[in-house]
Amino acid sequence: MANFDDSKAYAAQEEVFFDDGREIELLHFVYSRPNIDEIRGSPEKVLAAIDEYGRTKKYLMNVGEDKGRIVTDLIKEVKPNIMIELGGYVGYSAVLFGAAVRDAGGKTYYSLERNPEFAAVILSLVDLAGLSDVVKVVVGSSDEGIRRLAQQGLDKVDLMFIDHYKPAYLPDLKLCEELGLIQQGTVLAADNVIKPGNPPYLEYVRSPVEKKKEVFLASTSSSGLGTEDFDDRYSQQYEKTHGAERLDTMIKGDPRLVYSSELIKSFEPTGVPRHGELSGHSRLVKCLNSIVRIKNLALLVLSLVFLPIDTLVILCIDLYSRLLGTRPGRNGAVDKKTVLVTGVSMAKGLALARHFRRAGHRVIGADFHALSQGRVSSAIDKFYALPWPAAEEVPDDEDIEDDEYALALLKIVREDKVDIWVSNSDVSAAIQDGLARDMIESQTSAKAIQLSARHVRLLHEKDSFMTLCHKLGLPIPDTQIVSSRSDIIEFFAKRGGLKLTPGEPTRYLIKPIGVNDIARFDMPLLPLESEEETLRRLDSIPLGSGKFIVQEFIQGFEFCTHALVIRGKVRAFVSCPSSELLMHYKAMDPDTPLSNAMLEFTEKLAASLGETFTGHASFDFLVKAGADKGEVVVYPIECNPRVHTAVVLFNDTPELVAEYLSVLHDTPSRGPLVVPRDPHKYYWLGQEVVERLLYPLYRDFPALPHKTPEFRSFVEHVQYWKDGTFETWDPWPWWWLYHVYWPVQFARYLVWGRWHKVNVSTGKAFQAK
Ligand SMILES: C[S@@+](CC[C@H](N)C(=O)[O-])C[C@H]1O[C@@H](n2cnc3c(N)ncnc32)[C@H](O)[C@@H]1O
Repeated sequence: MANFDDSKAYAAQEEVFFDDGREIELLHFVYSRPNIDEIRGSPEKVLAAIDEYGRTKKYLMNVGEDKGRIVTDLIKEVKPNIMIELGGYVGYSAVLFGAAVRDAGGKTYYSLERNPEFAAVILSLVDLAGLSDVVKVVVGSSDEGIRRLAQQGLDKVDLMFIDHYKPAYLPDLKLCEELGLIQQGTVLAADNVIKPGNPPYLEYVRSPVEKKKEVFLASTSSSGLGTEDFDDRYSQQYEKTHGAERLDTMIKGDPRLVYSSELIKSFEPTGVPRHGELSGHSRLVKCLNSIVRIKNLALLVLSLVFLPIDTLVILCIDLYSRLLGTRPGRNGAVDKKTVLVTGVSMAKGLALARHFRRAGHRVIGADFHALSQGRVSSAIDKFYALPWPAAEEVPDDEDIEDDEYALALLKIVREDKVDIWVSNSDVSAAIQDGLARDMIESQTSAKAIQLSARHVRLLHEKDSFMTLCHKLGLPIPDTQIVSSRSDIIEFFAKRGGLKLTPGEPTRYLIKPIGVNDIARFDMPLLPLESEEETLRRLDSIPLGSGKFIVQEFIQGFEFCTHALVIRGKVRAFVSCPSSELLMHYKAMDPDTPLSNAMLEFTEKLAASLGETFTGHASFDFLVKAGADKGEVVVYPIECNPRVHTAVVLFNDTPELVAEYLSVLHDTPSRGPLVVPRDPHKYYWLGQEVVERLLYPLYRDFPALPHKTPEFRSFVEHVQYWKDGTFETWDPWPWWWLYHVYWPVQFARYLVWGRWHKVNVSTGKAFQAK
């Protein structure tokens, strides 16, 4: 550490050293400099003017020149595209580091500052320095600011400078971890962490993964935070006037991340390193996210280990079914049709393709996953890889004629003389599928089992769906569309206020309208214990541009349904209890009042949409706890206007095919409603082996398999349930799923991105939050 240049020392720190008017005084000081025109547009001169105030007038708690150099060197080395600082104060670091980020070719420097007056000072000085294009000031507490940025699409922070309220260092770092903002290569520079600066933070970033995991599993709160742990004059003065900052102690972080730390000693701008607390930075380079890689590698190895035995078993089953002739013949149907089934990379698409094949029809499979398991299915006569639908830019109704995805479908329908298209929309292609239906039906004689784009939009958007239910007199949770903070406050004011009422409190979810998976994970439940807490949480919601709904949170059980609707009439229906990520399917008895209530709802809604309403519709319902004792009231909470994986429950129900084909006839089908005949319970073996057998074994090591809590259900599923992909007369898709499709996905994830959960049945991996 070089010696400190005394001529540059700031004035000494007083008893009260900020928020006493000096910040605004600084602005006047800077703007009244005789050389203000030369200062304009020059970050160096703005910094020199701030330094001059700090030396000749009053102390300022800036990072200062000495410590600032350490971070600017880091910026030159890391070349961050996105840098964030927590705690901006008057903008000294924002100007110094913002200019360095710009000079290193970076894009944005976010300065998060909770005090709106200080934030205004930052904005003014950043503007003076000519850095407004690069430096963005985010007003509000750091955790709210971080959430807002993530919700607005920020997905990675390259460099983070942490310099705000010491007790918040660790929860904010953990929040960034949970939101997936800390990725391989992210560098953290935290001010004043050297003992006794910030022991919890320092301990966390230095802890090995195993220790962090132990704490993660054991703790119900973030850490034993208490301001007594922090010998920090800023926090002490802040707390004297405002009380301790409220911190979200439930944040647990991501214990899989490994950091390598370097401590650097330096000087405060006063030049006086206080005894026992040398100023400094901790330079934390995140190492390889090795656990994530190990997870992918382990799954790849698992697939390889089972490859020989699985291949042998599947070969034998294939041979056996060929010898016994259990495979359905190709010419079984009297009136043979050509059926196009899309979405055959998902278990639901495969299940439908198999239905038509069993009934002797010609089945064409298509999917935008070129490695779809449908490729190798004996149920499918021909497979097409489709172009990926433009998820970002859903075409307008009139532009569909130029949409590559829709045109590819039309070409298949024409060339293969398709009679009926059974669409298995993926959520990302639902509207395109709707538009393609209109195009195909108007340009060919084929019929589509797919809702029109108008109906998809109507049911998919939560607000229009709720409005429709309300119009039809169907019970819905207390719901209102809002678009501003004052709308929400007004909503609560009419319902007992902004704080939780003791006794029987009703709480409300704030949900974004439309698909927004990121926001979906973070839907706040309001009101909270106090008005202040409610308002704080409210301020963290990015209400900016979009519309939201406030919806009564119904404490109860969730159920999901799947329905086939032909010309406004429900022709096939199943309901089942919902489970997380829906990996287990158990049909409900269709004769129960609960199942009937959900069917009645679906029938009423489908009928209201008329003759053009043909396709699949699935709804999520909530049933109030205890409702089984009296009249059953089901509350719809969401509609998914597409096939639900619960369609696998119809496996032993061949009459389903006739209902699909009835769309080709002018007269409606008059048979009874189709419900699953003798339905099995379904699970996916690969998911089960990993989640209920191997992972618990690893987690509870050295406990034996039968000692893990998940073991009993694993055995029960394997013994009595049925695999959702496996079929003896069509065994190769199962093999392909575990030995081609998923290994390729895991190999990709080894290089790009992270996931925290996979859904084997739909072929999807969910990104780490
Ligand atoms: C030490 S100063 C920052 C100095 C600044 N980084 C610089 O070097 O110029 C700490 C700042 O953090 C702000 N702050 C404190 N708690 C905060 C929080 N939870 N979120 C955002 N800012 C916070 C304070 O208002 C104060 O302006």
